Amino acid sequence: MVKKSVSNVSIFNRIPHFSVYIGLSFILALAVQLISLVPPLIMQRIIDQIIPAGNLRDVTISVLFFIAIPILMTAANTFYKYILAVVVRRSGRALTLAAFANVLQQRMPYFDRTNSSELATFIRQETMKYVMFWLADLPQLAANVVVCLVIVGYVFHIHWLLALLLCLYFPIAFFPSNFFGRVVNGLTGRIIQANGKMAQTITDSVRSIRLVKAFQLEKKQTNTLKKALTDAVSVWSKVAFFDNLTALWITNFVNQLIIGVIFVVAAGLVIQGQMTVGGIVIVLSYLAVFYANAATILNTNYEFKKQLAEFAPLADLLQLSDGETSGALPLTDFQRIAFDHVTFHYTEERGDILRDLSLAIKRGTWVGLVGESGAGKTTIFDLLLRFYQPQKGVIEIDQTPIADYLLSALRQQITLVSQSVSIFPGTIRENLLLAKADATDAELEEVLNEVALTEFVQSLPEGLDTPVGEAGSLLSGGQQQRLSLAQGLLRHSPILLLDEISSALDSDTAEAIKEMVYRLKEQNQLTILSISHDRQFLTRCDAIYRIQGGQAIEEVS
Ligand SMILES: Nc1ncnc2c1ncn2[C@@H]1O[C@H](COP(=O)(O)OP(=O)(O)OP(=O)(O)O)[C@@H](O)[C@H]1O
Repeated sequence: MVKKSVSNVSIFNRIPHFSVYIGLSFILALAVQLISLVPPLIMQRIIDQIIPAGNLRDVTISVLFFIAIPILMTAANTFYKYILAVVVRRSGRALTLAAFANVLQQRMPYFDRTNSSELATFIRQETMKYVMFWLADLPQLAANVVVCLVIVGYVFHIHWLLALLLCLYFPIAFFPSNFFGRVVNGLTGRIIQANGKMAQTITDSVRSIRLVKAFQLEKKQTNTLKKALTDAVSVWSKVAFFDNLTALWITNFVNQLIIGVIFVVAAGLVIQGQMTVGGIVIVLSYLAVFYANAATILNTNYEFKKQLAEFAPLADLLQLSDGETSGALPLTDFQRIAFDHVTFHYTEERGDILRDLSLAIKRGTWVGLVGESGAGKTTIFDLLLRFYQPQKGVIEIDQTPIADYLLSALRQQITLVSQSVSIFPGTIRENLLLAKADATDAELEEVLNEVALTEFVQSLPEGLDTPVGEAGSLLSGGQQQRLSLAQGLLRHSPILLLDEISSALDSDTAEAIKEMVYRLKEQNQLTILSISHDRQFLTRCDAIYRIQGGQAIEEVS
């Protein structure tokens, strides 16, 4: 319980003026409801006073009230709904952005263990629901409670016995619906899991459609989706049963029962002269309002339980605290990068990937990394970019640990060129602009020329505005790598990390790109670390290290 309130405080803080909006929503909801209580009062007065007095003039004046009140109510309600819609969207936007920004700030291990489709669902849908709940449902609930209290007070003023009967509604309706709410609460988490699994299966299948077809995985993927759907349907049917039962219990059974009893008792009180006929009219009118409000109160209580279960992951998401940390030192130039006795594992269970690894790279040199698949070459790049932190040892630039530099400055110095990480869905132009948002067409053409893509781009009907497909799937492997390299060139960073950029290129293109990289290195004093299984690509290297047993062993040529 304490954890939930802490979560809510943390979410509240992300939305500007949220408490003020909630208060405003309550006041407007209450105003609309209180206006609706006035007509029965006028009716009571007409029946008990104006009709017996035969006062036709007062009847005519009452008509004006009956016309004015619906106009006033419609105006107030329209204003309330409009304000609510605007504020809900604004607040939803703020919360979605806060959640998304917080997720992007997390360290890489968070992404290694997170289901991306589930995350997308929370960020897009749950934030909106959360905002609606606090801005619309809860203030409405509070206004309903106040109106119910006003009605009970007024009915008590007419006769205490009627007020007592009215109040019986709550225990009879509340306890069963509260119980149903708890049952549904337990089921909601399972629905969320099943939804995430469904989204993931669909996304993965489409993204890896080539693999699915080549390995004939269609049936397997369909079965995975079928299982997730079956799970969701079975849980949903239980939820639907309890949802309906709760609604019918409150609206049909309890309402009918208590209205009947109150009417009969009120009739008896009129016969005994303890209340007027106008009193019966007002009690019956208020009963309708009372039950509508009371049903909302109980439903909200029930929904509250269901929604809290849904919001828990959202609150967790906003409270993720394993964000990336940044040092404060600027970094504009450097002379030497050094890995000093670095030991690193992704997870303890899988053991050390790098063990006491030392490696020094001087500015303006090209260092090649070779080694068996899985030896830890890409991991070296991940550590230099501070995607992960070593458990032992330190990585330094000019004798200062990289953790002490501003993270943004560090990453600005480095360009990672790798087929697997660089291509976003979008057009060729959009992908290039990711590297340099304000690059001119002339600059784009220049880098495309450098990586020998000009002819290809010119042959496309849409040229630079041709979509590359999800993860670059509409381009060949070699074209993707050349596009990645073009992105790298656009950034003009002094450190270039090349991860297997020649693997999908024919030997002539690989040779041409190697010579181009070399020329750029010489021209701009670039420092290059390149991973390659292709020895031919490494002939321009100043040094080659073999990554083996978690260590870097220099190869002597
Ligand atoms: N995010 C991760 N979480 C857990 N283990 C990982 C992660 N990334 C890589 N690994 C594991 O770490 C080891 C080293 O991976 P790395 O990608 O550095 O190897 P590599 O030498 O670059 O291999 P390749 O030449 O095949 O690309 C591998 O066993 C890999 O399975």
